[in-house]
Amino acid sequence: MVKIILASQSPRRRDLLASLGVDFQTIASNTEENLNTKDPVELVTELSRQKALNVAYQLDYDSIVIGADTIVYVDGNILGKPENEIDAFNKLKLLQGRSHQVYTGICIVKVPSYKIISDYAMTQVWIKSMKDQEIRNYIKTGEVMDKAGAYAIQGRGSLIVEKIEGCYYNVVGLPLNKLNEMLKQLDVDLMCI
Ligand SMILES: Cc1cn([C@H]2C[C@H](O)[C@@H](COP(=O)(O)OP(=O)(O)OP(=O)(O)O)O2)c(=O)[nH]c1=O
Repeated sequence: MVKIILASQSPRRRDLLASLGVDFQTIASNTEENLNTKDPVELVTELSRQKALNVAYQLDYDSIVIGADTIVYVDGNILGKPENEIDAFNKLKLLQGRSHQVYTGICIVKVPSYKIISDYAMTQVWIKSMKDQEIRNYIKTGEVMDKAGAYAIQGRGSLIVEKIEGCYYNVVGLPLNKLNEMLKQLDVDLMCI
């Protein structure tokens, strides 16, 4: 049986894949997350590819490596994880009272053939209008710092999200339906293993 490897240090991605009850191993990739592009699809596609390949090159047994990258996109601005609380405030200020897009790129690399499958998912998210004090209260919860766009829909961020259109799991970092459609191209179906 081919091994499934999640090339990620994100506890959210690990929990989402684990929620399916499938066997897999996690290996964190060792890549710099900076790339000079303003195109969200190009960015998440390339970063997820770098993460998956970085781990794939370390392996010498039959495996399928999954890399992913999530960003928030609003008005031509790409928002990654906040650098500090002021940055988190500025990011949330940009997002409040309107909709934005969350993009996750997924890259799957088969070892040892190095066949690559890349795709992405996009979800539209509406965040409610917030007073500055409400934004500060949210930042004080401590959950925003390691999340793209400085919010966590799966945490108390649920209290500021009005609605979404698209895959919820994509916002948390791993669009499971999209992932399975990609894996099926390599004859792996997470429904059956
Ligand atoms: C918008 C949003 C993002 N996020 C998270 C998902 C990702 O873990 C993170 C974006 O950072 P990423 O750089 O995509 O991932 P990561 O650094 O956490 O993990 P790795 O690169 O090792 O795979 O933001 C949430 O958990 N909830 C949300 O609502």
